[in-house]
Amino acid sequence: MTKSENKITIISPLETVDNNTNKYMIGNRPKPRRLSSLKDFKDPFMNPDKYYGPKTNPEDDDLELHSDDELARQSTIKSKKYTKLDHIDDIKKSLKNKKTRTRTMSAIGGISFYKKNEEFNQHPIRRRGSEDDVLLSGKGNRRFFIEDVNSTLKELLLTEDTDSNYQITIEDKGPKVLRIGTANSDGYKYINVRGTYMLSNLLQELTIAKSFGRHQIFLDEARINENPVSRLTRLISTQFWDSLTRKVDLNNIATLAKDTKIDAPGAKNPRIYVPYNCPEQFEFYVQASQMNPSWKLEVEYLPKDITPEYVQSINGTPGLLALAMEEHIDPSTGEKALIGIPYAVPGGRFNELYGWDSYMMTLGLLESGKVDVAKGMVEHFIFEIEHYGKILNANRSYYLCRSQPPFLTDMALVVFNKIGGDQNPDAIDFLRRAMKAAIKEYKTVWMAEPRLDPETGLSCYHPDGKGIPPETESEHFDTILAPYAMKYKVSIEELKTLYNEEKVNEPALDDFFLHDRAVRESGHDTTYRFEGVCAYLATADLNSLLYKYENDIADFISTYCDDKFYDDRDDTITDSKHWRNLAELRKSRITKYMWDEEKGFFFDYNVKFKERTSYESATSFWTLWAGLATQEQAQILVKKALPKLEVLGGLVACSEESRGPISVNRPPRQWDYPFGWAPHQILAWKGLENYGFTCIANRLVYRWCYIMTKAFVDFNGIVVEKYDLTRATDPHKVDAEYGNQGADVKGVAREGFGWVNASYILGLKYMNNHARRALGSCIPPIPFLNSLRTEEKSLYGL
Ligand SMILES: OC[C@H]1O[C@H](O[C@H]2O[C@H](CO)[C@@H](O)[C@H](O)[C@H]2O)[C@H](O)[C@@H](O)[C@@H]1O
Ligand SMILES: [Ca+2]
Repeated sequence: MTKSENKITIISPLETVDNNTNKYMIGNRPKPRRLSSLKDFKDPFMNPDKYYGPKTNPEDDDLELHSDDELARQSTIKSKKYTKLDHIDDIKKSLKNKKTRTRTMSAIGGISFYKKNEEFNQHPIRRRGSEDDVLLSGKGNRRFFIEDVNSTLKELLLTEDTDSNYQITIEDKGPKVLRIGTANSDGYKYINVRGTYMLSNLLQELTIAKSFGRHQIFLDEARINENPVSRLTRLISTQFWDSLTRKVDLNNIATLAKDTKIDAPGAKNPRIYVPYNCPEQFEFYVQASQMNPSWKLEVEYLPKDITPEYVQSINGTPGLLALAMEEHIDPSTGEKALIGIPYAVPGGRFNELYGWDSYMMTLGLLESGKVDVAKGMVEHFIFEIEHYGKILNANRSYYLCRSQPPFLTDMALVVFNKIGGDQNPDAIDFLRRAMKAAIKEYKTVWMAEPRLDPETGLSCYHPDGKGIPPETESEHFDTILAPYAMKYKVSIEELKTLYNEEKVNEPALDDFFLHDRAVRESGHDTTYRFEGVCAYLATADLNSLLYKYENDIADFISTYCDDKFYDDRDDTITDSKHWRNLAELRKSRITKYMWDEEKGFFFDYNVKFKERTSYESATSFWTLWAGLATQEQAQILVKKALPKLEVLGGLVACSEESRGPISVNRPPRQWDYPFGWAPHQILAWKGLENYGFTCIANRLVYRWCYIMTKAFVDFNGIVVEKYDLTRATDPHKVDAEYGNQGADVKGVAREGFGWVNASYILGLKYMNNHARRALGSCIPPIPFLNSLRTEEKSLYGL
């Protein structure tokens, strides 16, 4: 009941209107105002910064209250019998006229007073009437009014997050229903939000709104019951890529440089290493350090010759390695300034640029229109080759000796085509610089010892390096080191120091770590395929990639260099024929040493023991991606290799048979069966397509995207580094090696995982509407494929 008394209109025990000021009050404080109205309705799928309004911090609330005072003074409220709804309408109207105010879909305002108010805590607002079934009044676009974001969040977690992991998943045992007030009744009537997917989306939206400083919001129902395929695609394209993007500047360098992987006294302070011949970059970082002394950012030059001994000597004082920067002239001062070039990192826990992840992400970034980030990564690779001699595993000091699977030529080409190709002189210049760098990389990294095996002419992952890789989890090598610790009667930690300082001589350990470094260079860390042998293996994957380099370089020379490329680094001139011959030679060697027609696989070749191995790996399909297999070999691969690798969720990393039995003493490895990785899927899809097996690619795509969608829907919107492709219910649960795979999000997943994001965007391109609809309903692959009409089956190779 509303009652006028002492110039105060009482609306509820807590809410009043001051009739002098026309202000809506809570206790003796003005009630914060909202910024939007229902009429402002636009797109329910806008990015959070538009949908919820720009980020504010708690202090800004006071500013908002002052503005409300002003607004309330200006508003003309005629009726004395003033209701809460009238008041809200008036605020909305006056806000509409205030042109300078930021328009948002949501309400801003501090009801923090509620939280402080004991009376409120004793009588939480429970004023919802009946269920709001006025779907029509919302024209199918029902909206919620969430009066108190924080308390709704708490209620949601309290009732629905029964395992207390800040996620709402199918593993929670809550009632799976929450009443939320509707916007058209101003929160009076309610809608039941039901089921894991909607409730978890509600949790995600509330978490985001809260992080934007919102206390009250309008929320479109469409935003929480969005088709999962659309939602995941939208999040990847509009939010995940942005969250994964980094760009060095004077203010963020300390955060980027800080190393969370290394727990050594020398890693306490952030550190940046700069190439010896980049004095301007050195100055830039010194300036950053001086501007913010509390960061304790250390800036150091690298020596001209970066030897394995030097790299090992700085393992205790790790640092980020400088990347490419752009020079800008400030038009007002005429002064030169350096600015960072964007790049994407593999996952939220990373701040450094990775090697092959960057290629996979490039393919996805380009599809999402993030061309500057994709191009930026090529620029960084050119810089890395020039200054560090190779594309690095990642730009941290302990990766200086190590590369990763090479994709630069294709990466440059896809960016080149996107930025205008032949029609754009800048694009041609970009391609020239990238190809020149790739040629240097090809000659000095992959076709030079120790990576090149002179006898076969094939290449191996075989980096330089000394000591124990410092970036792995601290207990990662315990099983290997324990017998040596016993032998020397020291702890494992002490043994590590003795070994790194070369105070014990253990050739078997040297051999183990040689191969371990090679495994990491292969990107497949770790797999039983490579354990104790990797540096001696000429792999089908690496040599396929080099075959692609050779052909890409040949095309480049014939098209853009008048078929004559002068290399000023070694003073040679080559033509396209030269590079095609190299490619043909490699193809014949791969066939000779690796192709097993009977088994239908390209196997790795051990150059030391001069024998072909038999480990059945998904990387056999890279021969199709690179275009080196014959049509007949491709057919055999499809017939014989595919059935050994195709499982519920797509292509597993290797066959179960090759991996062998798993036990306490032989734990699972993350790059083995039953795990599946995005880069394997992406390259296999393209490879199959290259050889006319698009129908099989379609089938593998459905499987993989199903697994991703299933985890996304049932597990609070997560997208993880890799999946267990045999787990129908919880494929994201991978208990192998490195603990953190991105599944432990709190409230909302903000970045997904780089190459997995890319795989979804690329995968959807293979899908027709029918498949997308089935995917949106999470129909598992088998029922989906079984229910196809006869004429549709051929689309999936059935
Ligand atoms: O720190 C452990 C290892 O982490 C990296 O390997 C894994 O993550 C990379 C980034 O997504 C990915 O490129 C690699 O394939 C993964 O196995 C790093 O590359 C390793 O060198 C490092 O030891
Ligand atoms: Ca939970």
